[in-house]
Amino acid sequence: MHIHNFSKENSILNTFISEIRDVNIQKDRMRFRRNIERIGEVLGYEMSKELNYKPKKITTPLGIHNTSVFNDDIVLCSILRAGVPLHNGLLNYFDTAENAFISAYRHHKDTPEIFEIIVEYLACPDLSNKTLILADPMLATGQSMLATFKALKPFGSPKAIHLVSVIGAQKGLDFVTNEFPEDTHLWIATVDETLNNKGYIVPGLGDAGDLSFGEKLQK
Ligand SMILES: O=P(O)(O)OC[C@H]1O[C@H](OP(=O)(O)OP(=O)(O)O)[C@H](O)[C@@H]1O
Ligand SMILES: O=c1cc[nH]c(=O)[nH]1
Ligand SMILES: [Mg+2]
Repeated sequence: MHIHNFSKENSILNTFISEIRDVNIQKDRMRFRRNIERIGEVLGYEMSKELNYKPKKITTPLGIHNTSVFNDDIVLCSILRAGVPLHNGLLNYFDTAENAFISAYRHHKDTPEIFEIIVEYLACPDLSNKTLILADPMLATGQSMLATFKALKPFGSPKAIHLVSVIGAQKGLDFVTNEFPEDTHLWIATVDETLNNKGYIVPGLGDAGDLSFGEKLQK
């Protein structure tokens, strides 16, 4: 796993992360979603440096300019619900990408500590030889990322895999490092030390799905 963790660098990214963590600022749902989207834009820009490029001639009104543009067929796959604002941010930059959506949520059994990942909805194009971006803002245990990756297997073998996340726990990073192919890239804004006994990242930010879209009833 090639891990690109941007928390050590000073940049505007840290301001966006501070705001989604802040217990008061995060109550503004529109700002919360927009900050996740902005983080998606920044991570997408950083990720674009790892893509493959081909030369292109651009005709301007006054002449020809030689440049290079990326040459990868991108499929952007996000995990519902919390992945939606991150998806939008990435799609703002990779605007010609194909898209996939999957629902992977934690189903708590008898106690809050014990949960399984339920995959129900999946819409995905052919992944053969494509560049697959898997986006989910929270990389806690890493189980949702893995469940998604497994569910995508019947859709073909991508030529490259990029995981994009906002906040990770070290345990989740170790888990995806073991479970994903070695040449996978992880683009992550920041990494926290611990998970609590409910599998939440500490200090983290709380529940990214609820903060984006409101609390859901647990059934
Ligand atoms: O790394 P993991 O331990 O798998 O946890 C991370 C998952 O938890 C959150 O989803 P959640 O189940 O809260 O669903 P939601 O987006 O509908 O709120 C988050 O968006 C990830 O998908
Ligand atoms: O800290 C966490 C862990 C999983 N999902 C969240 O939304 N937050
Ligand atoms: Mg949630």
